[in-house]
Amino acid sequence: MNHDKDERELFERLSREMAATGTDGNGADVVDLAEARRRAAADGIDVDQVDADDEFYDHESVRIDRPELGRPVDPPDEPRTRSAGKRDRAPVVPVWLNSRANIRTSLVYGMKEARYRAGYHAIRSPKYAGKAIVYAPVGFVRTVHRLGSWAMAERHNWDLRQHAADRGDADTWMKLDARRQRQSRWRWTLVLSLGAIAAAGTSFLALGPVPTAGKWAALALAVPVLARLGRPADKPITDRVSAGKTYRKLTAELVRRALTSIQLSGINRAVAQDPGAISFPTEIHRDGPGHMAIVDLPYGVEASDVIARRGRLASALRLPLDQVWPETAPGHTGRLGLWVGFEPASQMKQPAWPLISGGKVDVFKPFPFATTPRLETVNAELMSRNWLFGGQPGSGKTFALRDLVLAAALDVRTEIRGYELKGVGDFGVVAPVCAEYGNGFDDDTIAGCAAMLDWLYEECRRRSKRIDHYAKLGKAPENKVTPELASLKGSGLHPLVVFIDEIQELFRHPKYGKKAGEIAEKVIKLGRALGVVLLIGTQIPDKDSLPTGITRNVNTRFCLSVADQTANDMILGTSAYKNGYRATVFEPVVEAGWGILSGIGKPAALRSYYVDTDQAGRVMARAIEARTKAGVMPAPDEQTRDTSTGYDVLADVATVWPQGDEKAWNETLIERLSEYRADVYAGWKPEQLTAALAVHGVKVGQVGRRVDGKTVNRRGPAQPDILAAIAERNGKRQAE
Ligand SMILES: Nc1ncnc2c1ncn2[C@@H]1O[C@H](COP(=O)(O)OP(=O)(O)OP(=O)(O)O)[C@@H](O)[C@H]1O
Repeated sequence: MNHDKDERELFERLSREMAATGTDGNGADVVDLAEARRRAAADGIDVDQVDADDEFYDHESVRIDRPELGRPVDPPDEPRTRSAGKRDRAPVVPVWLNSRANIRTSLVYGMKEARYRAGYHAIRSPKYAGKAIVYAPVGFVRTVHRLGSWAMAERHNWDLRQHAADRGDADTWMKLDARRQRQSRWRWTLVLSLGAIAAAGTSFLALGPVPTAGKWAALALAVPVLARLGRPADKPITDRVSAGKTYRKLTAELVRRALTSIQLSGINRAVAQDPGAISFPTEIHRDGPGHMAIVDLPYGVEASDVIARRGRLASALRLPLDQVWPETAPGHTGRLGLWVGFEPASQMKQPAWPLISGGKVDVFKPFPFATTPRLETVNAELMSRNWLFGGQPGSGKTFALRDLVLAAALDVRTEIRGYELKGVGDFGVVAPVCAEYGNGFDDDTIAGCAAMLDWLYEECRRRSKRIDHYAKLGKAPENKVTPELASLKGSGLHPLVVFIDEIQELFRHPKYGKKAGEIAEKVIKLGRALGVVLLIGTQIPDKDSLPTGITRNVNTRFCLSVADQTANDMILGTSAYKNGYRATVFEPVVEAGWGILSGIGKPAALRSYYVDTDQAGRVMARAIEARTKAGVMPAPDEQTRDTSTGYDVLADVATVWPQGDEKAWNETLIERLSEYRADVYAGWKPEQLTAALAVHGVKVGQVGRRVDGKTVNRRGPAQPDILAAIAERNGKRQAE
């Protein structure tokens, strides 16, 4: 303090001296600038315009020219638009409560946790009991002592009285003591009364007519409480459960630290300049069995940059890879959704496929196919889609592909054909409902598969004619198969699902490979609108095994575990790996079924439902029952390509034609057709027959008949036209 005072005095003395002499301590002149400017102004000199030699030139001040900022360009504040506000707001119902699945997963997790804790403590309960017995008497003595001290009201008062005594202040001492006595009186009354009640209660429990269970219950209640009061502060009676658990509650600090540790220079530079460059538009919240942090990354950093560094992110969070799931969040490209599960996904039990035990499928509508890391169901679609499943051996692609075929089998309208070119019989369970099925990698099976593709291409051409016809009738808006057309018997536009697993065996075949690749590409392009769905699975995604024309045109891809970036991008499309969609992170076998699905919503990591062969058998039993009832089960000896339509309308009409008539009403023909093949023609409407014949170029016209003496006109075909159409078709077939 003295030092400061000396300095101040020294400073004041120096200032006084400098003012008196007009120099600084070094002998240089001290110029009072304000005074000099005043003098210059009085002499009519502009100090900003003088030369460097002039006495008024200021050699030390530097003029800094500030750039013109121009007019403000920010738009005025406007009330937020509805959608923007909605996006930024936290949901009214917490996410973990907003759907049945979320509530269930949260409850399941809560129960699992409770069960674990209960087991953990139950095993240690003898140790806890021993500790409690030791500490309970200490707790009792401590409690008595604490109550006694409180009742005496000496705490603080004693110090104050001592202080008064030290100062010889008898008056204050007396007042303090009187106050203590007042307090002490009512406190003793209370403590002694409570003590008496406790003593009476204890004697009653010990000696009175109390059942033994009651005595034990009272003891079980009192002992832990007393033990808790008697244990040393650093020696808890129960062991800590959380030690060693991998889950760490996601906090903003943890997320920030993780994001700045993944070596993204954009993030690190921005955070170095402004620690608030990483922000959170909504609170970190529970979302299913884990926590979700929505993060706004620094300006210019894209969420996909972070997603591509998922491994580093998991390392920074000190968690297993399959517990950390970054994804893009809606809003803008710099918004990241970081979901961290309570447990690694590989340890979470996936619920059973909902279609195992019941439920119908309409292939025009979505049905359950996979689950997210949060165990939410993801639906798949079949119509207007083609699917490519790719992955290394053991990645689970056959099982994933089979899920779709099982679902298709549950819709009785769907015709199923397929080849499994691995030859192990994974699809054997669906064979009974297949109009065509082959299994093996021998030349004959591959030839059969190639022929099926040829047939499929022809079928597409036939279907496009049918669609054209129905479009003219106004029944096929957008020239696409509609659910109504698919259900219309005889339309020939029922859904057709064709699967080929291990298709590389076909594409690499020296004889059939090249042509099959070209045909498959055409089918993929044509089939979408025509109700033809091609599902292919391959384990070697390279140029020869999977022609690029196919990968380019397939609109739904499920990439399971792959070995490298090339395979990843072959299946998911160029740049998928760069954009963070990396199926290389999944381990084959251990993480079988996990993959990245692209084409339905935004690409995301999913696990296809696991349906083992027994469960698949249960699904098929339902499918077979429904198909038998609907009369659409293919007879085992009819499982060839020629049974595809199930009937030949031209031949059938020719067979049932009323003898001697040149023309016949549609109604008459349908009546006879229904008798001839009830499974196909029962319930047909006249316009259905018109449409079915039109596909073959047979026109129907007015046919007059005398009924009860009156002429009745109805529509119907002429026999020569039918016979001509049959002859033309036979001629074409022979030419082929
Ligand atoms: N969704 C899934 N969940 C759990 N396990 C699965 C799942 N899908 C498949 N698996 C398991 O992984 C194993 C391999 O599956 P799958 O036969 O489908 O693999 P793949 O990729 O077709 O292999 P390969 O090319 O050798 O046939 C199966 O035996 C099955 O037990």
